[in-house]
Amino acid sequence: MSRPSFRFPDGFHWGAATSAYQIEGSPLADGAGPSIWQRFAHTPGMMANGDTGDVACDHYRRYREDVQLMKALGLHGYRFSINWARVLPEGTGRVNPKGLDFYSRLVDELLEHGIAPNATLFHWDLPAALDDRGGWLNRDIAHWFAEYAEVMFKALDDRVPRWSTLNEPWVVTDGGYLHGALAPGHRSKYEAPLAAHNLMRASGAGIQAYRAHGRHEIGVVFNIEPKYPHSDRAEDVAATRRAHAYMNQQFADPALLGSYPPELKEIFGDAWPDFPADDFKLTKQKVDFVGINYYTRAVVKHDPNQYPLQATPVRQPNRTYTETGWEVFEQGLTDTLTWFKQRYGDIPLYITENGSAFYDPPVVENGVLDDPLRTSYLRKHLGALHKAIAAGVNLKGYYAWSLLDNLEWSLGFSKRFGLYHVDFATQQRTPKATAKLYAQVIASNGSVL
Ligand SMILES: N#[N+]C[C@@H]1[C@@H](O)[C@H](O)[C@@H](O)[C@@H]2O[C@H]12
Repeated sequence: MSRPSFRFPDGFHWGAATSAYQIEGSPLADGAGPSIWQRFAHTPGMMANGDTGDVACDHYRRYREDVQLMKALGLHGYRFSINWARVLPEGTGRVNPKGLDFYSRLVDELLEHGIAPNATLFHWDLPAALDDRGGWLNRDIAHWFAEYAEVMFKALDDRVPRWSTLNEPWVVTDGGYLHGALAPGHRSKYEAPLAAHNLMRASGAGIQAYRAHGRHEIGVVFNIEPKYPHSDRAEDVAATRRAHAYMNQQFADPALLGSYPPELKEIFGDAWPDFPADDFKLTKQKVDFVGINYYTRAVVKHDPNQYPLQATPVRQPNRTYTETGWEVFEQGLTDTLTWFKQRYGDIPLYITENGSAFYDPPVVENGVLDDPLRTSYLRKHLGALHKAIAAGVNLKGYYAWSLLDNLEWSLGFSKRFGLYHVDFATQQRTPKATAKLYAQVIASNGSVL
């Protein structure tokens, strides 16, 4: 029987992704202001092993070397984020020319090697100076963000064809404002909805700024984790519905539909405000694409003790789990894409992150580090993409997470997602077997799978 052809549509865009605080290092160099992650990482007890982004992958200084790694993969595009506080040390007002210059040099290096820059304006590292003024809890942040976005568009839109306003706003509010595991480390069911709403107001204001100054594409990036009921019991089905609304609709709905799902009032109760109707004229803006970050699924059961969802994930027997505790479930990627099209329409989509953290025994042969579990994850998920495209999903591209092993936020350096292994003591980069496979996938547009 002939092997199925996994050839992707002509022009399919293949990339890799990173984020500023996770790879750059030099967080305060050349006039940069501190971000909330600079502060959080230097707060005792917040980071595994006391790891920080002070050096990370030293990308701020090694970016030319890293662009060579991208070229070796044959990447069509590179998704990176901009450290807002490098460019605007106080978050608003004064522009730091050396900070802006770093990103201009990075973009030029990418273009020189035929790699399309894909810039994310906010990937969690809010300027500390803005956090001091209330950060995402202050409604003025929509204007602060639009001011920053306009600075970046005027500086780089002549060379950056694709922009995203936000990366994974759900993680910012769930981790940073509800549970406190991420910067800025708050724990309040009253703050989380306010931060969530202001994130989407800011995203809308950034898109409006782009329509005034930009000439290419802008979108927003959501993490989507499909939820499946643990049983057909009504309480488990209801818990799954709540979990789905909380993670997968809370941000896409105000951005694309101009409303919130009713489950959020059910979840947060008196902590869910009645937001002004006019706000949704700002949150809902035409986007040129949506980025979806997919890693895993969740099987959900009712749990009256779990706050505030009254829902909890159930570990599945006889399944492979990654080092971050995520089940390998490629069907969830297909289901996510078909659901997204069904709910929000035929918006062009990119998988802006997909990847896995596994422990790789340090076995290097012919200069390549073997990582069979990560390679298997990639093969399975690219196959799932192919199923979604065959089902009519308007999928334009895929960015592997991540180009490099990097700082996995408060989990530190121990969770390694990179196509390239990084020895953080020496900064040596070593391709993994998955990098070699990915390069073949790109060269053959998927046919090699
Ligand atoms: N954990 N994990 C891996 C990855 C994280 O490193 C990215 O910064 C986020 O955008 C998203 O959570 C996914």
